[in-house]
Amino acid sequence: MIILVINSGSSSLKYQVRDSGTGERLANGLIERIGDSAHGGPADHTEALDRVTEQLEASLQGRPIDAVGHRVVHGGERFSEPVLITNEIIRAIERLNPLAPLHNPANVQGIRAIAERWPDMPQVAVFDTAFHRTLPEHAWRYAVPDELYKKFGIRRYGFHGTSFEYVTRHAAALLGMPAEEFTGVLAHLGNGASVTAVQNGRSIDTSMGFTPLEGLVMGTRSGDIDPSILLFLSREGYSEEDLDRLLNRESGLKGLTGHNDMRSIEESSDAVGTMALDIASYRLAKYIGGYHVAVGGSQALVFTAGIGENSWRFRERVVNRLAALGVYIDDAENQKPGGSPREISTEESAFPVLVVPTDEEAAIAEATAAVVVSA
Ligand SMILES: Nc1ncnc2c1ncn2[C@@H]1O[C@H](COP(=O)(O)OP(=O)(O)O)[C@@H](O)[C@H]1O
Ligand SMILES: CC(=O)OP(=O)(O)O
Ligand SMILES: [Mg+2]
Repeated sequence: MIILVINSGSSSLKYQVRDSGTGERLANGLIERIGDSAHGGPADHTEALDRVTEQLEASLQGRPIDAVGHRVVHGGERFSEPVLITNEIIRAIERLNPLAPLHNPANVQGIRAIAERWPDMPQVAVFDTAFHRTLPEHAWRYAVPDELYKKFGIRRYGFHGTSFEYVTRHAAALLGMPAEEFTGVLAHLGNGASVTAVQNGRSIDTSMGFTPLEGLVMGTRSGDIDPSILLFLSREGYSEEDLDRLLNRESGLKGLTGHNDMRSIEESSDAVGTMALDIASYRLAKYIGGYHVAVGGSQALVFTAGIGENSWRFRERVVNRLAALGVYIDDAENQKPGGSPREISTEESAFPVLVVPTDEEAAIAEATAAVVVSA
């Protein structure tokens, strides 16, 4: 079965055409720096989709597609498995738009664009939240009155699940064990970033929450802040839209340095950039320490996604803060570029530090084929 996969991240749109039978990748493309026209990026996700359509025509050369799989970031409590998309499903995803404002609207745009172009094409939604449905209540429940959960579904959902599930499998394979036996801490560091505690192959805690805003310092998102800051700013006259824009689009690395792209920050290497990287790596190291406790002692620390796979400097900054866990990085191994799963820690390290490239598209293609075959 030939599957087109569309993965709209907050700053990038990735697509692939894959043969689910052989696992072969027939075409792929990446449109980056969405919203950053100064560096050649498209203005928004609509413009990014137009670029995909042009590139696809060229790479498909008339070859038909059997199904399209979409990454959908927020699946709420309803979706714990990939589903075949219907109009009702599109509306259900749209209702979750406010809970993932940088993602779900773009995901829906992608689904509608395909439906318009190929009205009979089977489409499947694969949810970022699904892998975290195993979170125990003490991890997913916020310490607020139950009414907020019952009435609004306010709880921790967690994101990047398709990536964490894939990386868990591949990290386990690298360590020579089945995924069900893997226990460790996984850091998915892209423009959006989150950490997950995995125990025996299942997610038991994760740093993103009700929306993809909680947790780590990200490209444009603040991550954890004292919620009173919102109340304070609201009394100072900030509107709801002001606060949304401030925390989702103008904070994080961008708020601290003016750039949300790690490459731009590493190139400039000034005092402001250095402080931003100190803040981001410190926050991540604290989460890793916490999740080491949550899983009852990790067997591995795993880095993945754009920054996790490519920035040896950022990995070094983080692991240098983990001496209390007895974890040490091997400089030569860490600085080697490489596209396959590998170990970057020293022999003395209490547990291995791994770099495992994620492949959300491969996971989505597999899930899409499975849903279409069983439909
Ligand atoms: N070679 C590199 N060195 C440092 N950072 C990199 C490199 N390549 C990509 N990145 C960073 O990875 C991030 C994007 O990660 P990605 O997983 O593609 O994001 P998303 O899917 O959230 O849009 C950006 O901050 C980018 O600067
Ligand atoms: C959920 C999320 O933040 O996704 P991304 O990292 O692709 O923006
Ligand atoms: Mg991503």
